Amino acid sequence: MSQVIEARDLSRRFDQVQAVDKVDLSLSAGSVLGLIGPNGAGKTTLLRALLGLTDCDGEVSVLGIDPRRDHARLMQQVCFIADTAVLPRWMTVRQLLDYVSGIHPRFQRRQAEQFLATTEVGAKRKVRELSKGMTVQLHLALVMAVDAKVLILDEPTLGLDLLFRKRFYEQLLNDYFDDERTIIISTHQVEEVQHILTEVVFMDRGRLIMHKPMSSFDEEFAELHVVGEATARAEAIPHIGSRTILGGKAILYEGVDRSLLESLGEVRTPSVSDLFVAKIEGAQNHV
Ligand SMILES: Nc1ncnc2c1ncn2[C@@H]1O[C@H](COP(=O)(O)OP(=O)(O)OP(=O)(O)O)[C@@H](O)[C@H]1O
Repeated sequence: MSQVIEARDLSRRFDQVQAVDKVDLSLSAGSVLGLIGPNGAGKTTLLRALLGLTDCDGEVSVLGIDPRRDHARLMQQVCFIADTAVLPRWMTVRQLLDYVSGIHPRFQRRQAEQFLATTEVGAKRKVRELSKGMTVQLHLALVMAVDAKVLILDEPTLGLDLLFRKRFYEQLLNDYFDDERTIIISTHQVEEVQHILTEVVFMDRGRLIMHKPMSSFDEEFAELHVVGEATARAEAIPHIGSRTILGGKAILYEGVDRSLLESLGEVRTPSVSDLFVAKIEGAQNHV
């Protein structure tokens, strides 16, 4: 397996729930993948399976390592932030930096300090005194300072204000990302991450329903804004979704030549979130 992440037929069942259902996923170095799906789609379970944090069936390899067999070795080379991050509340921030420096060979303390300097999280503060958002900032500072080939972020900006979220993604792209690293971000805040993604996966009820490079969007998808009598003609062309917009309709197409649509109204490339809604509704209507 030459890809950084390779999963085949990956499945995980909890009693009555098929949380991950025969997932195939392949990701090369230099990718930033957005993992998008409704609540309970199986995103966290898939990420945990890739890291060997939950058992699974099927084949899986991350950096050439089977996470089920060699979890400890894998964890030295990947970095993971969970949506339920827990930090030792009795420590001060400085003690926490000392602690992580002591246990993690790839931790670059100066980088964490530089990141924290852009926040209100002071070195002398106790973790338990920090607000919810500041605790997440601290956790992100620790994670981003680890020199890892694979970074897995499960809802990394939950509870953070808009300004910080924007800064975090900018920093992730400018200071952290390079073409030797691979990043997976699971999030519900699609609009905020779409500009840094190289690929996107939509997941629903345990299955991957779409995996595409962002660069293919212009060619494969089109959104037509149409008003008046052209609407009926636009709706007669097979489409994957539509919604009402001011004065007319926005209709989403897959694999339809744009020149066919241009005489009917304004054509643009759909946003990831609009495409997500169309694809998920389409998948759910086909049950
Ligand atoms: N430890 C567990 N025991 C039993 N069921 C579980 C367990 N972990 C997850 N599940 C179930 O597996 C399914 C997928 O959960 P998962 O947390 O992976 O979804 P998610 O896409 O991350 O959701 P969200 O966006 O809400 O965080 C859900 O139905 C959930 O209830």
